Amino acid sequence: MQKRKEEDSELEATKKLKTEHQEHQDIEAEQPEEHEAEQPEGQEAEQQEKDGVMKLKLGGLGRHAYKKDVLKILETHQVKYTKIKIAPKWTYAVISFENNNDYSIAKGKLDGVEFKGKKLFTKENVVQQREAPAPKEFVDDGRSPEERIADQVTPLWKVPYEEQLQMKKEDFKKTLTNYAKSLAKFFPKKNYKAQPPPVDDSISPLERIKSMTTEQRALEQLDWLNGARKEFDGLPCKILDTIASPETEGYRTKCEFTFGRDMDGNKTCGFLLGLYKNGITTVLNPNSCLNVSKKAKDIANILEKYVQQSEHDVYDRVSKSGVYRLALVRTLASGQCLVMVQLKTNELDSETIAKEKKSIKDTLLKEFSEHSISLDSLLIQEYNDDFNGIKEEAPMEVLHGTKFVTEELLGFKFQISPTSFFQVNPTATELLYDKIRELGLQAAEKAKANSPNAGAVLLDLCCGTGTIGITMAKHFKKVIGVELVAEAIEDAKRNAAANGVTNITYICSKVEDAMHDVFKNHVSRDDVVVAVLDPPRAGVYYSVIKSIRDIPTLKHVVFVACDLKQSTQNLIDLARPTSNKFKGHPFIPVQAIPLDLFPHTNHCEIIVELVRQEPKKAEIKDTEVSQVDEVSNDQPNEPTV
Ligand SMILES: C[S@@+](CC[C@H](N)C(=O)[O-])C[C@H]1O[C@@H](n2cnc3c(N)ncnc32)[C@H](O)[C@@H]1O
Repeated sequence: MQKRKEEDSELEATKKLKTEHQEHQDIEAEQPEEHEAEQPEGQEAEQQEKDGVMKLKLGGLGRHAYKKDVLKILETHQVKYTKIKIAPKWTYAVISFENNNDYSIAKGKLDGVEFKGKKLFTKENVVQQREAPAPKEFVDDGRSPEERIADQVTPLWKVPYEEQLQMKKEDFKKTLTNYAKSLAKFFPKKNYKAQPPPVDDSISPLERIKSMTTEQRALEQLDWLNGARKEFDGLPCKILDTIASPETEGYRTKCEFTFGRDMDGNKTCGFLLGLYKNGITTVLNPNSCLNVSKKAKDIANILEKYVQQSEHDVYDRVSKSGVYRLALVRTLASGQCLVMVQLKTNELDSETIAKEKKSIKDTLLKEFSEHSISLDSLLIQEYNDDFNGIKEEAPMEVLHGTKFVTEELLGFKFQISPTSFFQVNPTATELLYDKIRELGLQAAEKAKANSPNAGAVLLDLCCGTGTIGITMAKHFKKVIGVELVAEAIEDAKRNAAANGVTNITYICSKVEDAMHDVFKNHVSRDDVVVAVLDPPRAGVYYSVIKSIRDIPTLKHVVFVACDLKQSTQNLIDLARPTSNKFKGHPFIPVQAIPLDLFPHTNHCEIIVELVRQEPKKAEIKDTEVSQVDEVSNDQPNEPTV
């Protein structure tokens, strides 16, 4: 009964929070992005089938399945397929097949397969023709094209930089205040009378928490919140001034340019003047965008000149015709430069394609040399589907140089592939990593005060290609990097080896699946562990946070958010009172440090430092450590708190 009541009230609180979180996401979705928006969830499934490609929807996966899970199912049932598509929050995957026969066999094999206690089902992937948005007419508001594109890409360009930093801090204050309000919703109603039971030394702190009602737990574990909100004017913790980017102009080392037509109908290469979903297809060159480097502007201009003289047209998103689509340009702090041009080639014969590639290569090599720009990697991606973006899975052909380029950060060298994630503002990223290291070491030193011989271990959760862990490894006894994407882990291993860093262990896994193994097999009992969690823009699944809370010996989390509004739910789940789902003691935010990685735009990075709440009875008993075994199995029927 007690458990049921608790679940109900937790569900209620979660519902309230979800709605708010959703609102944040909706508001965010309406804001203009720096560049074109990412492909929205569900869009892929709605794309027109091309060239008779057969697709099947595999449903019933639940909201927390990964591509890896689907791969495993297909492998187990020996299903022949060509492509799998799954996105965060999809409860289904879209599987493509080479022919009708493979499609029908797969359908027969997959219908009714058991996955996480549920039966999967298949459905024909009915694709709806998405209407092309109505082209938008631009109202003459007195702005020049240069001003328009600057307003779109760098909306704060007219605001003095000091003021931008202040604005960003104020914006974070609002988000953090909402976060504090969301947490406050866990408090019982005002007329709730029963206070938490007194500390009883004869039982462990966790037993004591288990014995409480949901309301008592909230009263005790969120007691800090009222004090913090009073002290910090509604905020859950102190917020420091925004740390400025050392470079405020031309700082971007990666730009995704679009080929298109400007307001006068001329072929150009630059940024879209708004979102395509809003009917905007006009492209303007980036010459007036403060965040784009001189080198990247030169490259956009070279590409513009090239397409203007080319017999082939730029791609038109509405009619889906034309050849020149996108250009990914990396102009790195190391001096190296990569250009990847995306072409639609299915209406060209192979001779014409070969001729066009040669022409691109010859022209760019000549132009780059005249502009004294080194061209270390020139790639072509032939991509004929409708998705308007760089398609990671589509092959890329090296026309000149190497597929990888090298970037430098804090004296370390990183080999990066065209599409791998790498922060785009190197000097500000160095400050960010310095700050993360400082917080990590401070936390470790504090924890070591009680056990001076303990070693400090850094957990680099969601480590990507390993930059955070590699740049910090020399300050820690050991670093453990956990990342889901196998290619990123391969890059991370190569990067660690190339930099002579030997005290890192990489685990290719979901964080939530790896935590138990990490603490059982890679960390000794005396180690002091600090976790850095650098999740994707929208944050991580709740199961990642659950797994972090499940480890009682993990006391410090440094959370790095590139979009705090979107990842607030993670902070809520870290700090909410103990429950059936979130078992360990909560993590309390102690400070928030904004760091401006994106001057002149509305975006800003923020670090939130969190510390595990000390239970009323401070001592940790052995029984608590052994809880790791009990709770880390992701069982559908969770044991009670
Ligand atoms: C913002 S990137 C962080 C990259 C890295 N920290 C860096 O600075 O280069 C987020 C990473 O989280 C990974 N990721 C997302 N969910 C994950 C999960 N549940 N377990 C492990 N990795 C995850 C993504 O694959 C992505 O590489």
